Amino acid sequence: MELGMIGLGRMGGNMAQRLIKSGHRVVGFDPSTERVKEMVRLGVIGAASISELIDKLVSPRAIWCMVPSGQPTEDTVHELGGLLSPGDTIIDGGNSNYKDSIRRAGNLAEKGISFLDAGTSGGIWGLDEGYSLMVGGDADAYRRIEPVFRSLAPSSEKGVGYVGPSGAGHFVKMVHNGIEYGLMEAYAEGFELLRAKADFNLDLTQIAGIWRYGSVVRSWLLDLVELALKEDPGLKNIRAFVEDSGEGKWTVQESLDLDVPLPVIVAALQVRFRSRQDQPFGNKLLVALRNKFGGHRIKTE
Ligand SMILES: NC(=O)C1=CN([C@@H]2O[C@H](COP(=O)(O)OP(=O)(O)OC[C@H]3O[C@@H](n4cnc5c(N)ncnc54)[C@H](O)[C@@H]3O)[C@@H](O)[C@H]2O)C=CC1
Ligand SMILES: O=C(CO)[C@H](O)[C@H](O)COP(=O)(O)O
Repeated sequence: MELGMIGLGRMGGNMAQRLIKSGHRVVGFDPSTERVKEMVRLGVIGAASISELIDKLVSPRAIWCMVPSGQPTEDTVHELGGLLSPGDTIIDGGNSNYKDSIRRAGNLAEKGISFLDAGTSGGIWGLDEGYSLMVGGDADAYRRIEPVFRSLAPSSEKGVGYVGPSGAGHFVKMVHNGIEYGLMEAYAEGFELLRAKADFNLDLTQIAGIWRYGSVVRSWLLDLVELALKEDPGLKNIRAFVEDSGEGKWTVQESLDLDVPLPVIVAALQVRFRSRQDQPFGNKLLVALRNKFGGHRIKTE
């Protein structure tokens, strides 16, 4: 098949390469001309603009957006909507909010353009390992573009599927990321406790390596724990400031809307917020209150 790829960053660039390796023709655009040049060297047919990318594809076109969620995705889908023809399909593989995807699908359907929200997991390893793909939207468009999805997936049979109507793909990816927060936090807490038992002087890298095989808690995230600890056992070169790109917040918002308790995921999100604070005011207030009611000591340094 042939596919247009908009956004040739860590994800889009690798996805383009994986598709080319499987024999697909990929036309790519990125605002960074340097990035386009790099990808052309790897087999992508470069385009200097979105309209040039469209001109280089044959109808019915399929165009994958792999740009940051929010405004960049909004602008890209909007521009595509003004340039594409009925029968064409836009696939958003970024981490978009599912409510935006439902809205975008509705607006595009009025023009006869199909929209697929393709939740994508696999990170920078997807180039070699394949991407887990959870796709929502127009079922006929999914069937037309299935060869692309199957080439991106870990195998043509596994790790890919149509999950439901517009928004369902990004909803499933949002929950996937909420689970990711909880799993990561559990590993982080467990390894912190191991490290704190100073009299045992435990080798955390060794323990991660032991747990990776046969243990109940083995997982790909644990593989990555071992990798990170091997590179920097004390994580001395990392500042404990954990960012987020929104999906955890949306997961928690959904738990409020649907009255579904998510104590682990909520706590994991809150830990990230706390990590960004130096000397949090709330903690200072705890100290002040203990002092007021019990005369407990205030540490000033
Ligand atoms: N990095 C990851 O582990 C994963 C990322 N995602 C999602 O994939 C999308 C892309 O992420 P990454 O590749 O990691 O980001 P990135 O920052 O590496 O690449 C984004 C690319 O989009 C381009 N871009 C920015 N604004 C644009 C616009 N308005 N029009 C066209 N191109 C534009 C940038 O020049 C850049 O090359 C995001 O929505 C992200 O949330 C999804 C799964 C995993
Ligand atoms: O989708 C992903 C992994 O599955 C991305 O890596 C995402 O950025 C992770 O979420 P956050 O940035 O909020 O930690």
